[in-house]
Amino acid sequence: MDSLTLFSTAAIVLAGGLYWFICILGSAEQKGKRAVDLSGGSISKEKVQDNYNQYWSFFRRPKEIEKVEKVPEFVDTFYNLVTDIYEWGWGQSFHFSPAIPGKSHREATRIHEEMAVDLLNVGPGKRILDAGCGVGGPMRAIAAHSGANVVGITINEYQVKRTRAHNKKAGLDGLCEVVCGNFLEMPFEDNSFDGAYSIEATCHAPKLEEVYGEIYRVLKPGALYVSYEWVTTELYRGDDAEHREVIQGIERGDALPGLRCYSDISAVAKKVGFEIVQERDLAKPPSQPWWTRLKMGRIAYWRNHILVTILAFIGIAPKGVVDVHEMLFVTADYLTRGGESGIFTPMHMILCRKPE
Ligand SMILES: C=C(CC[C@@H](C)[C@H]1CC[C@H]2C3=CC[C@H]4[C@H](C)[C@@H](O)CC[C@]4(C)[C@H]3CC[C@]12C)C(C)C
Ligand SMILES: C[S@@+](CC[C@H](N)C(=O)[O-])C[C@H]1O[C@@H](n2cnc3c(N)ncnc32)[C@H](O)[C@@H]1O
Repeated sequence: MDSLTLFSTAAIVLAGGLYWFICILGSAEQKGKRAVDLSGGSISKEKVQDNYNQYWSFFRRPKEIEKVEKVPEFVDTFYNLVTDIYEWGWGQSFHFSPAIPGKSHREATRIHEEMAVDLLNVGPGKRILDAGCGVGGPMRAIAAHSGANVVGITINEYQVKRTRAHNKKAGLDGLCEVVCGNFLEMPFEDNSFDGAYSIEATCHAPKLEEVYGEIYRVLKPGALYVSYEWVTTELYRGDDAEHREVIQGIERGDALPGLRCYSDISAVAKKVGFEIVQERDLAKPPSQPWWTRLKMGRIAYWRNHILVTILAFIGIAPKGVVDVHEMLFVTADYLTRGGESGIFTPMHMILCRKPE
């Protein structure tokens, strides 16, 4: 083989390998986000690093986070920074679910979502609310499963754009609608929904009674609301330094103004007027661990880290994406420790009814 042939063969193999590494590897869902599409959401490319620094500085000034009115803005910045990475590395549903032997992550996710709407007992022709809808993974599964009309609300404009595109692509834009807004003051009429759900979203509310109060207001009398809440469990001890470190790690990496204790949830639901129908931690046995999906992907995380670093270095991805990815990597470890030790659950389920 002459040197020219050798050189061109090597170049083709290298280009093919690069294309495979950058464009194909790591795409979590079929036809999902590709690494080359990673962005800072609605933030311009040059401002991603600044916004990440700003996000992080909130935790150096915890008093700021306690200021209720600052939280939605802080959460919005967070979702500009993480939405593409979540979609690329996890899929269109931004939540956990118990592992199910013999089923893929995708199937287990769908089952967890369908359970929520089955509890609401609604069908075609009914209108239900998704409070904190992400890019609409649950919304589409729930609309397809129940035939109900789903209206989602998210604080993040970029997620609204993604949700609309996904709804259309899935042929579900007739059943699914999305609104950009704050679930602490929702732009919906009183008594206008036949049901409501929130999946791992209300943990972002600085005061749970504000979001539960709003959901109560927009529900019709007799309608049901189900929520999967992020909480500390009965095993959490505030005087244990390791417990505190894990919970603070989860709060910092997930834009949480402060994790609640499991017993606060029903107290708040009752306070705003709900009757409690059911309440249980869906992570408890016989459920299989929800955190294994996070743990099993260590090699994938390293691959992703290298990929993100290369893309940022050559200017395809915004510079700050490397820091955001690193933050998520660290957060995954705290979440895993929270799950393994049993001090934290992301699926404390509460089903409530607005009295007739
Ligand atoms: C409900 C919330 C989000 C829950 C999860 C969807 C996300 C929590 C941590 C995220 C991730 C951690 C590690 C990332 C990894 C380093 C990267 O290579 C690929 C994406 C991750 C797996 C990412 C995916 C989403 C999470 C699991 C909160 C915010 C209330
Ligand atoms: C972890 S994601 C979960 C998304 C979705 N439930 C899912 O499971 O895919 C949390 C969602 O809550 C939304 N959210 C947080 N605070 C909000 C607020 N004040 N008003 C509206 N949406 C909010 C975020 O924008 C995000 O879409």
